[in-house]
Amino acid sequence: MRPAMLSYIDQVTNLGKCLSDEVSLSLGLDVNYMREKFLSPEPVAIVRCFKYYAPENVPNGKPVWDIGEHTDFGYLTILNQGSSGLQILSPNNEWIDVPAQEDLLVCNVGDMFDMMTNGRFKSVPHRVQSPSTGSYRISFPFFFDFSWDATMVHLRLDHLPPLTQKQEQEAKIRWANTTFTGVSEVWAHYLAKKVKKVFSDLDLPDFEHNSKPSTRFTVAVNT
Ligand SMILES: O=C(O)CCC(=O)C(=O)O
Ligand SMILES: [Fe+2]
Repeated sequence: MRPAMLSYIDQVTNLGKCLSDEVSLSLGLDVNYMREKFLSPEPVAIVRCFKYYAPENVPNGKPVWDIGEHTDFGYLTILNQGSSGLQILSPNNEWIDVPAQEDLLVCNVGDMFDMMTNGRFKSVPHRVQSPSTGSYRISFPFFFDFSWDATMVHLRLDHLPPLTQKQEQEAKIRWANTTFTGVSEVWAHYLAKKVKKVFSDLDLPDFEHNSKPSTRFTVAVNT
């Protein structure tokens, strides 16, 4: 399992870097902009491996949610899902199923990148429905995030047409509901805050800024 996961992490990390080149171009920036400014010396990658089981008691056949409505917090989430269950909130405020296909990865934008692009890239609410009786669901969200030491800033996008008033209002509502307020600190600061919030019972080491390449697998975390 470990070699397969390490290979998967390397490949999806490369994919995230290639997507970042497209993101840079789509914002009218140099192709290397995201890589150089936010992903160097290397992006932070957090992979979760989920196996969702069918709930034992389903109240009146109502849908049960394994993960309730939320937005992701960072830059890009690259999701590999073994079967359907994921839903996203469409621009018309309707929940729609995201199809699961073997050759399809889903990419979500996180809150921080939404704020950094002043709402050009949207962090979209999503949720996961529990599998039906007798089945299970496997999924691997890959949180492809900024490098530990990258300083979060609002991108200079004056060359792009301004958002409409409606888009601006919607963006402000999105940002009011995120974990982070402000875009100014290094990424490690936000990440530490988020991890401590989600895993409050973890005994975490002190997070320090580290401009050296990976310390992958060298930090022990007591659970
Ligand atoms: O399991 C999934 O399909 C999505 C998981 C998710 O949204 C998350 O971990 O943030
Ligand atoms: Fe998510």
